[in-house]
Amino acid sequence: MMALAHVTIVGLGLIGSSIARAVQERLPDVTVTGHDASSEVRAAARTLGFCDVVADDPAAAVAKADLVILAVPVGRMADAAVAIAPGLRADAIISDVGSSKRGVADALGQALPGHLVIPAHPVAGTENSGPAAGFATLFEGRWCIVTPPAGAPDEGVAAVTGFWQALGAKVETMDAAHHDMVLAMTSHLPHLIAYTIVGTASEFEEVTESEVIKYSAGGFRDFTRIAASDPVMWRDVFLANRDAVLETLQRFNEDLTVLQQAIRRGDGAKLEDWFTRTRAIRRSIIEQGQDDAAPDFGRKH
Ligand SMILES: NC(=O)C1=CN([C@@H]2O[C@H](COP(=O)(O)OP(=O)(O)OC[C@H]3O[C@@H](n4cnc5c(N)ncnc54)[C@H](O)[C@@H]3O)[C@@H](O)[C@H]2O)C=CC1
Ligand SMILES: O=C(O)C(=O)Cc1ccc(O)cc1
Repeated sequence: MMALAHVTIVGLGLIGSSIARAVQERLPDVTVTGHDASSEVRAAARTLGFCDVVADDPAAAVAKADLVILAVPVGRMADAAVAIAPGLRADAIISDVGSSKRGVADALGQALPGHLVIPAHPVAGTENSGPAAGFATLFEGRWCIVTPPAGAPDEGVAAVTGFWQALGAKVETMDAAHHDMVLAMTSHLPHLIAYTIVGTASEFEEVTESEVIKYSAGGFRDFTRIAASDPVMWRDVFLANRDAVLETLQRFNEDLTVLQQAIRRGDGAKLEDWFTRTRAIRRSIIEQGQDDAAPDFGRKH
């Protein structure tokens, strides 16, 4: 990997602080500077000590950086890029960790003309947010998808790829539009379903709130974990990846109608066939040792 001496992380929440902690543990020779727009988060970062330096000013934070990683909600990427622009070295690589890629890549390209932008998405996280929620092992054995723009220089892609591998991630590259379609299905739609079902349950007149809590040891409990994910982050993901999410939602609704019809008609064979197929999918994921990792995204560039 290209020698990285100095990495700056902008946004010191779950993902930014996890990157900083992982660099401290795995790349001890790399200096980490952090910046966050929130003074409370900057104060927490100083107390927690996962950065070598926490800078109050975004442009000053990036002045020495070989690599800058933007770890802010996808709707804030453009603001964050504009704020660091005056301080960037001409040869710095700018990357991000946003959960959707096409809109972010466009926004960063526009905000940072002439700079090398290589977006990425570590497909690893939790329902928690903030600087105290991060941990150094978050990316170990998990996928990180790098979405280089057309014509991106190999050295830049290799630097971002090598960085994530050094943090323990497995790296795949694909174009941003393909990323957004795959993640709409495997991550964004499941979050939307969880937000829906937990909201629906809480409004269901016959089920009191205490019963929702009492009986949530079943499948519902898994949905409540996902539905506890950060509201601002996920608001931005759905707004940014609107087209791909609506496309997958359309297919999901059609399939839901098929199952609804099977239940109404008493078509047990249809239900059993469907559930047998999904059980086989889960079992093959486990056999491939991928139950804790992203599915095979298939397309390599
Ligand atoms: N939470 C998760 O599980 C995952 C999140 N991501 C992506 O990572 C990014 C960050 O998410 P989290 O770390 O979970 O969020 P978080 O809410 O824990 O942290 C975001 C931080 O960004 C700061 N911030 C907001 N606007 C800013 C600006 N203009 N300049 C500087 N700082 C600013 C906030 O003060 C906050 O501390 C998002 O784009 C999200 O889509 C990617 C993979 C997993
Ligand atoms: O907590 C979970 O189950 C997640 O799905 C975490 C997550 C959230 C957003 C991402 O872009 C990637 C991973």
